[in-house]
Amino acid sequence: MTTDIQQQLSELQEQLNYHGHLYYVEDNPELPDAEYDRMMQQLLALEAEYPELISSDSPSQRVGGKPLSAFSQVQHEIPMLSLDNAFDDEDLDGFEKRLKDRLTANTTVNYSCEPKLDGLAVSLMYENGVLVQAATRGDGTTGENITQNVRTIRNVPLRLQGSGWPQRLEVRGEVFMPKLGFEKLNQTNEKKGEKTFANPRNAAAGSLRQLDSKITATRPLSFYAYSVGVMSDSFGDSHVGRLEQLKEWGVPLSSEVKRVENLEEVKAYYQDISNRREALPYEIDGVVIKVDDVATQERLGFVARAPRWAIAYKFPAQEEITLLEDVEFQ
Ligand SMILES: NC(=O)c1cnc(OC2CCCC2)nc1N
Repeated sequence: MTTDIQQQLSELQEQLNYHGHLYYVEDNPELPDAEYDRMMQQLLALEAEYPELISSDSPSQRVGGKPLSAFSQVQHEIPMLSLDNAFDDEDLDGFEKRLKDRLTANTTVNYSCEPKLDGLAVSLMYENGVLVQAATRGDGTTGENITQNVRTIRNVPLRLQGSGWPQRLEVRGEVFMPKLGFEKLNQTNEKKGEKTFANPRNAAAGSLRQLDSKITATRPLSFYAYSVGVMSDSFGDSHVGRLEQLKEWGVPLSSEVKRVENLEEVKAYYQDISNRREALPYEIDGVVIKVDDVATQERLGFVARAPRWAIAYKFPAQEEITLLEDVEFQ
């Protein structure tokens, strides 16, 4: 009896994960929303009848349990470092000179280029393909356990797709609030006489710091991966290749990630993203340039607080009044 129910449950979960991925990650749904909702209702009803069969990675388990009294701490096995900044082409030339001085002469260096998402850095730990923990960057060594809140972010996979992922895999990336979702949230809060947020980054921070994940679940948050932390088995020899592998496993990436072959192309990428910045659906404050080859990254290592092999190439600060809005801990 239960095996038949279990069969029904896992089929529903598989369907909902597949269609959820198309809708939230690929932004290319195959099913009408009503059809998806009907399937979800079916799953919820079955799980209500057989609660012992509910698994933590079931699509029904996105909205967490009761509110926390506080966030517990998480020690990052590999520090989450910040980035050095470049503000003009000369700074960028200096970045390349410093790294080439440390490599054997005329090593060709390919770079990965990514938009510098203006949200919050988070770490997602997957064990056997299942999301088991999510944490803020914190001070780089110690962060807050925000697993319940991150599980409510619809494009964060609760379970990796495909196969071949390492038994332990840490995905690092940025949680952000897309511009449209931010505008809508502020309009709604305005109408309800509730506080509005100064910018999408503050809104994302405020939403992630909710002790009640049912509130987080109502906020339009999104996640894009930008690096890998812990991995019980290493994979990929290029940064962009690793990100593409994460995408295969169902992890969302910015569509603007690109590999280029030299610094001239990096500068062209920077100019192109700068020209299109206002039209992007999310806020950015520059681009992030990384040495693409993993072995070369490892040879270059890190200086005190940031890697020698990566730099944030920032846009000039925009003239705007930055309200010193403090993000309240709810
Ligand atoms: N805000 C971003 O979009 C972003 C931040 N950090 C990184 O890389 C980390 C990992 C290796 C050096 C720093 N990449 C990014 N795209």
